[in-house]
Amino acid sequence: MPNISNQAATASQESAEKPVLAANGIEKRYESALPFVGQDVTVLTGADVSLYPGEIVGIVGENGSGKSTLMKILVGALRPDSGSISRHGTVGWCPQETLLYDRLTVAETFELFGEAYGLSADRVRRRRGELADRLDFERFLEYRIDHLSGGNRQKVNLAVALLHDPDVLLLDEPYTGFDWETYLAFWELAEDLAADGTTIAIISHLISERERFDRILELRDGRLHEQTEPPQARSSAHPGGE
Ligand SMILES: Nc1ncnc2c1ncn2[C@@H]1O[C@H](COP(=O)(O)OP(=O)(O)OP(=O)(O)O)[C@@H](O)[C@H]1O
Repeated sequence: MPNISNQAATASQESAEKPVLAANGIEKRYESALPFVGQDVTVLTGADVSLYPGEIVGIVGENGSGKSTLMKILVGALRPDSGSISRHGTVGWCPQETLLYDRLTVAETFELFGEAYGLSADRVRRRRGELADRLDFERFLEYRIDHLSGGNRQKVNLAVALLHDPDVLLLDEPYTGFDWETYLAFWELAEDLAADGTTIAIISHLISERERFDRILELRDGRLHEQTEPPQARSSAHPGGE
């Protein structure tokens, strides 16, 4: 007779080890816009990445190494020249440049994205309230996007990526322009989400936040290399930053 509890344990172990997002052999080359002028740029030459439930992964690399390009490909906003991607669950993306509509208010922005995600008006209001509270933008809900400061616009850009409680969050330097309090609030939020099983990949340039990551992947020569020196455990991360 099969041991049902063992089977269940094995199944749950397997699902715990299954990546929520995996990409293999990603290649990308940008072609020069004009024939015979300018140069083609080869950016990705076979990048592999697997992201697992509940981990916070840092993606690092020199300027121009291809981090944003890779993230756009992972989320599906850009087509790779070759390679495969599998996603198991919903994805939230916070791009480096804010992708918001200038003439909408912050509240209207949430309505628009909520509708696009297929959320009820009630859920959008609730989630908007939670995010506005945690990232401190509730007093700007009736402001137009083009009347916000850069940092507040970035808060909305990030909050929109979190609105539908995605399984995987892909964040491209999500805290550009944040003040220190908001930067810390962002990390508290990210750690709470990861504790609930959300997978988070963050493009980062800050050496000071290395210890906040479970793993760090460096993009070099078009491929991702896992940094071998393990960051300190997240639980021991310095609560006030460095
Ligand atoms: N749409 C495009 N057309 C042509 N070349 C591009 C395009 N987007 C990016 N590139 C080039 O591809 C390379 C990688 O750019 P990408 O923005 O992905 O790098 P990055 O690692 O995110 O850089 P940074 O750290 O400066 O944000 C760069 O050489 C860039 O000039």
